[in-house]
Amino acid sequence: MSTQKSVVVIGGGPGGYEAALAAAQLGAQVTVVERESVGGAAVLTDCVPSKALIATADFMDRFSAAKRIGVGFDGAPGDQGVTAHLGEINARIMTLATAQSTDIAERLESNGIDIVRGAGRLLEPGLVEVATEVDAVESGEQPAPSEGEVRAGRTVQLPADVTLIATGARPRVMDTAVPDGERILTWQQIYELQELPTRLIVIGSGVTGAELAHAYLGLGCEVVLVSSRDRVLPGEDADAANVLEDVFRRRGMEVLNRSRAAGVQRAGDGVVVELEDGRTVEGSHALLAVGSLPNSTDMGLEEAGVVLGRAGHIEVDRVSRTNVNGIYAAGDVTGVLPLASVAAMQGRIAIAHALGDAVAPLSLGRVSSNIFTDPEIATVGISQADIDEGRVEARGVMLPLTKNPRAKMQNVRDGFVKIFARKGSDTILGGVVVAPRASELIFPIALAVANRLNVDQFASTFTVYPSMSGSVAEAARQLHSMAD
Ligand SMILES: Cc1cc2nc3c(=O)[nH]c(=O)nc-3n(C[C@H](O)[C@H](O)[C@H](O)COP(=O)(O)OP(=O)(O)OC[C@H]3O[C@@H](n4cnc5c(N)ncnc54)[C@H](O)[C@@H]3O)c2cc1C
Ligand SMILES: NC(=O)c1ccc[n+]([C@@H]2O[C@H](COP(=O)([O-])OP(=O)(O)OC[C@H]3O[C@@H](n4cnc5c(N)ncnc54)[C@H](O)[C@@H]3O)[C@@H](O)[C@H]2O)c1
Repeated sequence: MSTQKSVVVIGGGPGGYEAALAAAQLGAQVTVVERESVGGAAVLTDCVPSKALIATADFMDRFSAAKRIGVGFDGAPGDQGVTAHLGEINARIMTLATAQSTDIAERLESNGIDIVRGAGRLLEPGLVEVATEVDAVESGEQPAPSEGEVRAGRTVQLPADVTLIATGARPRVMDTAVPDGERILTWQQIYELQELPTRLIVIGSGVTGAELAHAYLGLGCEVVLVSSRDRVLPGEDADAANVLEDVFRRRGMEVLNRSRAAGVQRAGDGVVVELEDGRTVEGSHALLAVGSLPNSTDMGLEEAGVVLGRAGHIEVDRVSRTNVNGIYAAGDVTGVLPLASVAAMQGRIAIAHALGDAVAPLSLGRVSSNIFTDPEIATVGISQADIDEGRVEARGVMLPLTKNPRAKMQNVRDGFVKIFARKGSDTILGGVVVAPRASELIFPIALAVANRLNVDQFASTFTVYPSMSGSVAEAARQLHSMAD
């Protein structure tokens, strides 16, 4: 009798495909069930296309910035004949996303992993049923049934020693703002647009709303950002959010704080957003960025006894176990921290635990993340709020980038570096960088956090002159010279 374990992964996003690769490397027989394309929402509609759109917008931005450093452009990009051809931009973005999905599929297949296209659900613990597309089965796109596998009509049944649910999340929509894919859009529908909206109303100023508002402003659109809270990015470092909000306003974005949208209506060639206080905002298009819902319904989870939280997320522990033996979950469906990097880590941890490999439980204290605006906002470890609200005994320093020589040369006017260290030991516990390419500058702080470096070690490390990273080391030097 074979001792090879069977692993069935439902969902082919970063949570699912990274787990599948780890399981194959540990010698398991692995099947990934995916109802659309591997790579998941991360690759096809969320993370990858939005970053590609932002990279395009950043090209446009450079035309406006050029005149501030003496390069001969006058006025806005549009005045120079610099315009965004959204149809072409979106076609390129979708080509990139599809190519990345194909690369991932090839990587899975070359590791001996079966990909079954269809919607998966638990029939019972240890048995996954997939509603496949019949054509795919008949055309031979689906793999031949393996031992113990039963195929009936349009469904395939896959026995599994280990099941990993990594089905992700989907955009939350409001009953009073039903997306039509033309004028009222979710972030997953924007890549169908052929023409740049003339006046885009972005509803929701979390990370998704802020990034996409930034992207369309850069592409030359009029943008209104409807924020239900006191400021944009309510969940992020307040100093960083304030910098970004100032930049948004300075570049001409209309930011409406304390403005909750009650609904969106189509009106002729445009839309009208009604706010809860009775005001209305008119635009050509509305983009809903009001959060996500986990893909955990109609999957046989409750019937199998899997405990879901109030918002429908699958409850997991730090090694990605659900309460049912042999059933694990990873990624956005767990609601732990909705980042591609965290999803992938949860998936790998699940497999290591399930297949008896060495495993370190998930530690969110070392996660670094980035908001891809201009400036970017990157964070790692503890937050200012953790210190201010007494959850961690630490102190911090904040150093504006305005004095940094490289920043001056590059005409960088907004940004700062913050570093947090534990009181007494001076161990570095976290930081925030607000700067162009903050996503790269956060790495030394992340390295210090992961390796428990102290302020002194950090401060005495050489940096290149002139460089932005000089300010990261300088922040540590200032923290070193401050009394506890
Ligand atoms: C606009 C936007 C931008 C983002 N940018 C970033 C970023 O820059 N960096 C970052 O780290 N994170 C980013 N994120 C978050 C990141 O996209 C998610 O954390 C990540 O996609 C989670 O991966 P996942 O594997 O859990 O789910 P997903 O990527 O959503 O994949 C889940 C897969 O499961 C499939 N599926 C669902 N139900 C079933 C079923 N019943 N049967 C079979 N298949 C099923 C889906 O089709 C999907 O392919 C962004 C999110 C958004 C919304
Ligand atoms: N660069 C990245 O890594 C990246 C990018 C996008 C998303 N993400 C991940 O996804 C997570 C979720 O971000 P998100 O922005 O999609 O969702 P979110 O839930 O963080 O933000 C949604 C915002 O919409 C607001 N809102 C809700 N209803 C509203 C209404 N009727 N009118 C006006 N505002 C309303 C909420 O108050 C909230 O601030 C992030 O925390 C992050 O982990 C990461």
